[in-house]
Amino acid sequence: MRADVRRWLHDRTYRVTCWEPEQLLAAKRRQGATVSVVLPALDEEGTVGAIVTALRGALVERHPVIDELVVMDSGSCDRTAAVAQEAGARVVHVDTVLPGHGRVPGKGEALWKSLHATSGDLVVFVDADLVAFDPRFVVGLLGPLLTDPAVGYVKGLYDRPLTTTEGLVPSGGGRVTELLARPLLNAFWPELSGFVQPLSGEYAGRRDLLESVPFASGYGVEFGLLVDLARLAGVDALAQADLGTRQHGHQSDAALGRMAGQILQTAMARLPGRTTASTELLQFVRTDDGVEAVSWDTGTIDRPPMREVRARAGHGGRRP
Ligand SMILES: O=c1ccn([C@@H]2O[C@H](COP(=O)(O)OP(=O)(O)O)[C@@H](O)[C@H]2O)c(=O)[nH]1
Ligand SMILES: O=C(O)[C@@H](COP(=O)(O)O)O[C@H]1O[C@H](CO)[C@@H](O)[C@H](O)[C@H]1O
Repeated sequence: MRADVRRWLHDRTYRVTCWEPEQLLAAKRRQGATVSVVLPALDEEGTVGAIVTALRGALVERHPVIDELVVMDSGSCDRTAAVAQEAGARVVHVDTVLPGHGRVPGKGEALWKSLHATSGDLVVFVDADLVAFDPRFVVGLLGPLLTDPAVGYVKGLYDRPLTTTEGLVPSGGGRVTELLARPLLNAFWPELSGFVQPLSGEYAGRRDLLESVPFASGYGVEFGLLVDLARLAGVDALAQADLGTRQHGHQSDAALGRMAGQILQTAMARLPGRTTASTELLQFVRTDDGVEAVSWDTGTIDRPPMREVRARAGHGGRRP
């Protein structure tokens, strides 16, 4: 193991048990800081309500650590928006944010637009498909940010059980992490190889940092943020917090193959001396008389740093 990674692991790995909500609330008030929590949601009516309810109960009503709780509706076709609103979140539809920038699908697009739709000094992202969600996830992510000014970005780490046809098995989740993201980081960005869950969907950062980097519009957003923030602020400004165990809804292997394609495109765009790569992904399905090739486009775009969008809007609101 590289000496710098060993040191980073020692210095920048925290445990959720290090903090209590009361301590964070006192630190937040001393600093006059505000906190936004954002849940990107696409057809998550079955899980989003419980997550919002848990966050509101623990970290809005009991200990007002959260100042703003927003569900970014990514174009849901189910009752995600209604369920989230009934549970007490402010719901923002992605089409209502920066409409002049066109409509781009993807998780990263929802997160990028959430920066424009929120105002907290610290921004926490939590997936809306989590099961048995523990609001202490947010405590663990905010702890380093509210107690160490040198930390600008915190990723969650956790055990990742996998729901299979035989039921829940204690490990095996994080398939794209293990099969693509971790090998990629170790090969090309080894200084980031200490991140246990580089693709974790729960993370938090200082707004001024988050608004200074591009957001990959698709599933490459987590990979892109890690690489771009390390380049901007240095690896020591990044940290990880052990949050215990995380269960979430799993996609099919084919869907994760398409996710991996988007992450690969995002990574290749950040490699020095980048070469252009085909964005077409051919996948195959069995049919009665053979196999059928299905063509997918794994291309995504990098949305510009939000601070640039605000600056341009401040100068006559010209479209970027
Ligand atoms: O275009 C998208 C895709 C995903 N998501 C949300 O982003 C989170 C993570 O996405 P997903 O569950 O599909 O990824 P996985 O956890 O399976 O890797 C979930 O809350 C999704 O509802 C979104 O808001 N817009
Ligand atoms: O970590 C992973 O390999 C993927 C897939 O997880 P599973 O194999 O379904 O547990 O999940 C993450 O990756 C996405 C892309 O970065 C994130 O957007 C998700 O929030 C995260 O769950």
